[in-house]
Amino acid sequence: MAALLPVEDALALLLTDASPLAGEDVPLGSAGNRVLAVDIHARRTQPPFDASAMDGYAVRADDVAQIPARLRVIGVSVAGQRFSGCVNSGEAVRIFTGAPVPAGADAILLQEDARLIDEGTIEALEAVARGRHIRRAGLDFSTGDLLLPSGRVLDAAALSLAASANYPTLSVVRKPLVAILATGSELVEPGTTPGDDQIVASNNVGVATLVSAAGGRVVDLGIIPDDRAALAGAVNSARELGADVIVTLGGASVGDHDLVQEVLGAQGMALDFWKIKMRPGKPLISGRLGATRVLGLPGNPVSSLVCSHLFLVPLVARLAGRIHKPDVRTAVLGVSMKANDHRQDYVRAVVSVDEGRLTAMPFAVQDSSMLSTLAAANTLIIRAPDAPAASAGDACTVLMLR
Ligand SMILES: Nc1nc2c(c(=O)[nH]1)N[C@H]1C(S)=C(S)[C@@H](COP(=O)(O)OP(=O)(O)OC[C@H]3O[C@@H](n4cnc5c(N)ncnc54)[C@H](O)[C@@H]3O)O[C@H]1N2
Ligand code: MOO
Repeated sequence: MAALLPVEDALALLLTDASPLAGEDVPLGSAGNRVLAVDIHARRTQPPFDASAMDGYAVRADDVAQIPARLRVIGVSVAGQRFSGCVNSGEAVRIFTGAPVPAGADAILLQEDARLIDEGTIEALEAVARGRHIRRAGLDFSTGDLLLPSGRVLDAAALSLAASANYPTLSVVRKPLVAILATGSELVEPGTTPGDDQIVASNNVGVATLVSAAGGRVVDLGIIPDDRAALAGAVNSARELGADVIVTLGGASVGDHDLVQEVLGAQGMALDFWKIKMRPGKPLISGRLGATRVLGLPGNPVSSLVCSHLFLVPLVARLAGRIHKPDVRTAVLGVSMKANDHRQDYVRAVVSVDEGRLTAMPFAVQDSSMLSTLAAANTLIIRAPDAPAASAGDACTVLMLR
């Protein structure tokens, strides 16, 4: 029997040439939480002029060095409509927050610090330093400045900055399209009445959720019976839809009805690897059908989802231009564990905080068909191949699931 591939080697192979997909232009309003495909440089200077930061009077600082000082109000500058004249000695211009500071003025006197004598005259009650309450042109950014680097996730602040820099659209990394298809003549859709020997397909929806969270788009092709022509047809549909990744669920192993490798091989799939030194998830398949990547996940529901966490999520994140950092921590075992065999084990467990330490309690039964324990687990204890028996209190490595 061929040697099983270590998990790290399989992941490295899968990600070797996985780089962010090309950019696509989308309107600002649709760019939220997408990933920038290019650097964003300022298309303008902000603020574009020296602007008042306060409501008050644009004055010459020298005029109000000695207070009280009387000044003649010669005009008004509001945001959107500047005062076009010049402030000379003994003069002031009424000004509001955000308005351009008129020529000649070099400070803003707060309106609270001025007393209105009559229509055209104020008295300054406080001195103001030169430059006070003036936002200089370019305080925020200047034309050509690098504002946002390629790869930045467009959160609220990044989007508003891009808008402020005058971008109506942004080039964002195209979301990888992931086609999901379940194989198995025994499967029926959730909500239907299964026949005596049928079971409900559980994996499409779980895998789809992980894909979306990793930054991908999903097309769910549903259930395909264990039939060569049907499977080939579904794979062709996925390619016609432009899938970047085709994920098959089930049929990855060696049984007579496990058709994924045979059918995709006949369609020209080049196999990257098959069979990983891990439990659950041993029969994982990775290959390429032209530019389309194929990930054949094992059918057991827990195997499908664990393989998705470990392989599909990092792949989708990489294609989507996102940084994926698994939440791996150190905990202590709440109970003893037996020595491990040659496969790396991912053991469903519950981690709790106990006197400041993380304590991991594995579920007693770890069958890879049992979704109930995966849903109850918040972590997977990672047991290295051939790990010796461990006692309660020993350190262990955990991969947090939520
Ligand atoms: N002789 C061997 N038998 C098996 C091996 C092996 O190495 N030699 N590997 C075992 C391991 S490990 C796994 S995992 C399974 C996975 O095999 P497949 O990918 O071929 O999965 P299926 O046979 O199609 O299904 C397994 C099991 O899961 C159910 N299933 C399948 N798809 C779904 C779905 N979408 N939703 C819910 N449940 C699903 C299916 O009905 C079966 O009960 O192979 C072992 N066998
Ligand atoms: O992946 Mo299989 O679950 O190792 O049972």
